[in-house]
Amino acid sequence: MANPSTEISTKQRGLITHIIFDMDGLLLDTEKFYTEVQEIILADYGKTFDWSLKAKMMGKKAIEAAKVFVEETGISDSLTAEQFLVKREDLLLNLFPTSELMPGVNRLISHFRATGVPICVATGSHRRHFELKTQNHGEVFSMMHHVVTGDDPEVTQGKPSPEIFLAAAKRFEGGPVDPSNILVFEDAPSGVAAAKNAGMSVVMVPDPRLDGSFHAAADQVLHSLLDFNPSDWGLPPFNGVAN
Ligand SMILES: O=P(O)(O)OC[C@H](O)CO
Ligand SMILES: [Mg+2]
Repeated sequence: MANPSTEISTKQRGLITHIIFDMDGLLLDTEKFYTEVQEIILADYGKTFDWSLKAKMMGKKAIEAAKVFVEETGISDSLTAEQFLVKREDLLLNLFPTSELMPGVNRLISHFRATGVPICVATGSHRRHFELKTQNHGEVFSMMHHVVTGDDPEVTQGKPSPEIFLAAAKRFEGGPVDPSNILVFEDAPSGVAAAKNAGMSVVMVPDPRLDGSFHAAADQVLHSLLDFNPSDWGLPPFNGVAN
């Protein structure tokens, strides 16, 4: 991937004052659970799950991702989107409580908290699933000013619609915060598109298996949250010094 600082300097951005985090695949290593379960379900139909399909599903609300799954794989005559969700639910519910933080999350969240940068979460995940995934990570998630989930009444359409990020912008103290002052962290193509559709800046931290063509829409692309340099965005540096 290109030098992050070089990438940003070629794009327009406002003064960043607020942060919105995606959750699955960005803060939590949970995308692997969806992949695992979807591989199992598709195997029943003699088909294999691949990353081009994964790229179209990830980040979306459950029912929207489910429709993509049954239609793109050509199994919609045998399995409806609703039946697919029922089928994967039990498998996922067993996996979600084992969710682990992605590398660099603790350091970054603690840094924003310590330096007074307001942070929140906007996830396509259902609130019920959010609770299971975060049950062992109360310390990190308690630092979020608020959390908007995919089943929120204000979120009628999932990512790439900007709705979830605009709802998150409204709920900050003194909100709505102007989108040009918000930096979003995302792992999914649909999430990057949603942030840009909302008029926000976006750092993408993609899975290395995701096709590189999806990187172009982001303002900055990093291998890991550990590589994030707050100074690139005019945010307070780690330990008071730029890294
Ligand atoms: O990536 P998130 O946090 O918006 O979650 C989306 C789905 O739950 C999983 O792709
Ligand atoms: Mg995600």
